[in-house]
Amino acid sequence: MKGPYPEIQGGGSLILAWQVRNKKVLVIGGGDVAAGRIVNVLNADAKVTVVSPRSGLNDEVAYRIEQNQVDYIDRKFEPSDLDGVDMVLAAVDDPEASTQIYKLCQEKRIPANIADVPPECDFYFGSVHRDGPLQIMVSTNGNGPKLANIVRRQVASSLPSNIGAAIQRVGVLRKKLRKLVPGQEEGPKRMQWMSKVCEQWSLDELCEMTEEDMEVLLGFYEPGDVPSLEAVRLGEPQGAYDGPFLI
Ligand SMILES: C[C@@]1(CC(=O)O)c2cc3[nH]c(cc4nc(cc5[nH]c(cc(n2)[C@H]1CCC(=O)O)[C@@](C)(CC(=O)O)[C@@H]5CCC(=O)O)C(CC(=O)O)=C4CCC(=O)O)c(CCC(=O)O)c3CC(=O)O
Ligand SMILES: NC(=O)C1=CN([C@@H]2O[C@H](COP(=O)(O)OP(=O)(O)OC[C@H]3O[C@@H](n4cnc5c(N)ncnc54)[C@H](O)[C@@H]3O)[C@@H](O)[C@H]2O)C=CC1
Repeated sequence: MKGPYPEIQGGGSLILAWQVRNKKVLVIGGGDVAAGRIVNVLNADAKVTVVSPRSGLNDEVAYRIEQNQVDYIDRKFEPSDLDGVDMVLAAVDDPEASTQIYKLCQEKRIPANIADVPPECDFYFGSVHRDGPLQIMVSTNGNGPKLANIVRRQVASSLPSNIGAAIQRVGVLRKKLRKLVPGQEEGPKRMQWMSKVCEQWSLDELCEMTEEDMEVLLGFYEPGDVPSLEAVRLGEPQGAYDGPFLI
């Protein structure tokens, strides 16, 4: 019998937004693939160490090292490199080294991605579109990496050009709202009001929202109203903390 619940479709990946800020990520190898991995983890504010003989570094990885964007160990991988490491990204052209690295990571329970060896990956990378705070990842679960790239570019080209900026403004508003009404018991009302703002305002309006507009808009939280941006600007600005006012 078909239930009213989502049908389970096994065989997928768990797609998450992994928070690696200030976590220690070890990148093994310094070639083209390593260069891409380094960009991915630096964009997520990780603390990155690269281990690879200097002779194998490509220009981009050499540049990251020179700019002190990453720490660097100039030699081949050694097991002690894993001490205190939270994540391993291996991109070496040596299958034996890859397998040794993966086994050690499993023993130490360090999540690892071994480029070129899908069965030796705790997680796969995907093709990512980035626009400010917005990230969209496409995965084909190992079936067609190039097709992931093609789908990602198609998705990105269909997005409004101001979506990233609008999300950034909403982020600021949400922080202010949490400060204004921090309580756990306010949760449902807070979420409902925030959803209404996102639904009722256009992306252009969200982008245009100034800090002053936000303070006025937050003044409508108590009665639960969501006025238009135009109404917000017509209303007399007043401290959001003074409670509701009517226009
Ligand atoms: C399993 C996975 C593990 C992982 O690397 O995490 C993996 C594995 C392998 N990739 C291989 C080849 C290629 N990889 C790319 C490109 C990307 N590969 C990426 C991810 C992944 N690749 C994971 C699955 C992701 C998914 O399925 O969705 C992307 C999305 C992200 C990234 O790497 O950052 C990035 C695009 C980034 C972007 O567009 O932004 C291209 C195209 C190109 O280089 O232009 C080719 C050549 C064309 C082709 O094969 O499609 C081979 C060798 C096959 C062989 O020898 O024949 C293997 C090993 C194997 O399959 O056995
Ligand atoms: N997305 C994916 O999964 C893809 C995977 N690959 C595979 O990823 C691997 C790396 O690819 P590239 O970066 O293009 O290779 P590359 O040849 O440019 O770089 C290999 C790097 O590994 C370093 N290295 C080799 N042995 C090492 C060791 N024991 N310890 C530390 N560093 C070591 C070398 O110094 C060099 O910097 C290859 O096996 C390649 O086939 C290639 C394309 C896509």
